[in-house]
Amino acid sequence: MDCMDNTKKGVKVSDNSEIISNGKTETMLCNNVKEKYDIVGSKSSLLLEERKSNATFERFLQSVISKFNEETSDNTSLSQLNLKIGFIGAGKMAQAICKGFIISKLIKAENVSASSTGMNTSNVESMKNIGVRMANSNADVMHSSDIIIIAVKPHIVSTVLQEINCIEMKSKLFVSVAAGITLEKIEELLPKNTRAIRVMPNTPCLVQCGASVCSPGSSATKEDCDMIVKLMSSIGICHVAPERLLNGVTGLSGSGPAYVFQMVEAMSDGGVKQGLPRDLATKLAAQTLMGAAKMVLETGLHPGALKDAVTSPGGTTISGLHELEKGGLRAALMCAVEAAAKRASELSHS
Ligand SMILES: NC(=O)C1=CN([C@@H]2O[C@H](COP(=O)(O)OP(=O)(O)OC[C@H]3O[C@@H](n4cnc5c(N)ncnc54)[C@H](O)[C@@H]3O)[C@@H](O)[C@H]2O)C=CC1
Ligand SMILES: O=C(O)[C@@H]1CCC=N1
Repeated sequence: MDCMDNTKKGVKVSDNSEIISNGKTETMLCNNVKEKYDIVGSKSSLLLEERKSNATFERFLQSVISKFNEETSDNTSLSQLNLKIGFIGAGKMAQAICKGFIISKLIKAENVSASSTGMNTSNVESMKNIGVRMANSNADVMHSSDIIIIAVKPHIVSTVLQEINCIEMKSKLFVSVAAGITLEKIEELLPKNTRAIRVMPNTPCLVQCGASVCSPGSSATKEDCDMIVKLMSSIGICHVAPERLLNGVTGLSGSGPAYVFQMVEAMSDGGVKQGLPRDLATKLAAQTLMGAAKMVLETGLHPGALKDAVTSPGGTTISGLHELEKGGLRAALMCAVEAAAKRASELSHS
């Protein structure tokens, strides 16, 4: 399912500035993304409250899931294996991956369990809403899963691995998504020869547009790695790379969605300053980033060449680009990736 397949969408503004979209050719997922924006746009006064309660987000997820359940799936090969997946940690990243797997139909909700200390109620409710079993303990998740995804904050990983170390784990595959925590450290805390893989995903896994890179540990087999690539590829792209690159990946694609959300917000502000209604400005900003990203991915052209194709001599774009150069946008983005990668490296030593 290509969540960016909405190029034929038309957006027009009626006299009273309401947005009318005729996105009939969009994929189902994008319709739901659109629906979310519509909710946000038309009820902006509720936005802050709804952001807090996650109500809009949950509604969005539920509508995505129910529509996907009506579709046939080509992901039968892995789902027929009835793989049991367990998440230790049920927060933002666990939910993005877990919901992505279920939506992609690669994994059945009844085969997923998750644990979360403190039982943060909104995380628990959110997982339960999509049919995931909330386990009473991390040991429970371990016992009932073939693949265990460690999705707690980096500084909690050692505690969790020490806690579950006593459980038989020859048949289990461990996946850690924790930023900065090395395979060496993970393998040291688990029984000898435990199969482990590190993955650096990002939150767009939730909408099947994730970008993940994985690195296998010393005892992980080719089949283990293939399995994880297949799983993560069902919710975006997934590459295998040496572990020494993972901090850089963390700084780029792991943290990157946050940089892009800031860009969307800032471009939207620019539109509002020009008199556009907020919901239209945000929609145009997000669609522009998505369309430009899709052109990079689909044409294979250098981003600089694509930039040149927008930029007429003496035209509007070069004036805008000049301001971005003066503001140091490119240097700022490079520094952001570098600073986040450095922080990931620090996490591995803390
Ligand atoms: N949020 C993101 O965009 C990304 C996060 N990651 C990694 O994912 C991991 C999780 O991050 P988030 O989901 O953002 O954090 P989060 O704070 O949303 O979720 C952490 C979860 O761990 C649970 N938890 C805490 N202690 C526990 C314990 N002892 N046993 C079981 N569960 C426990 C919490 O209750 C919570 O459900 C981190 O290691 C982070 O580096 C990786 C890529 C992107
Ligand atoms: O901010 C963090 O530490 C996590 C890791 C990558 C994205 N979010």
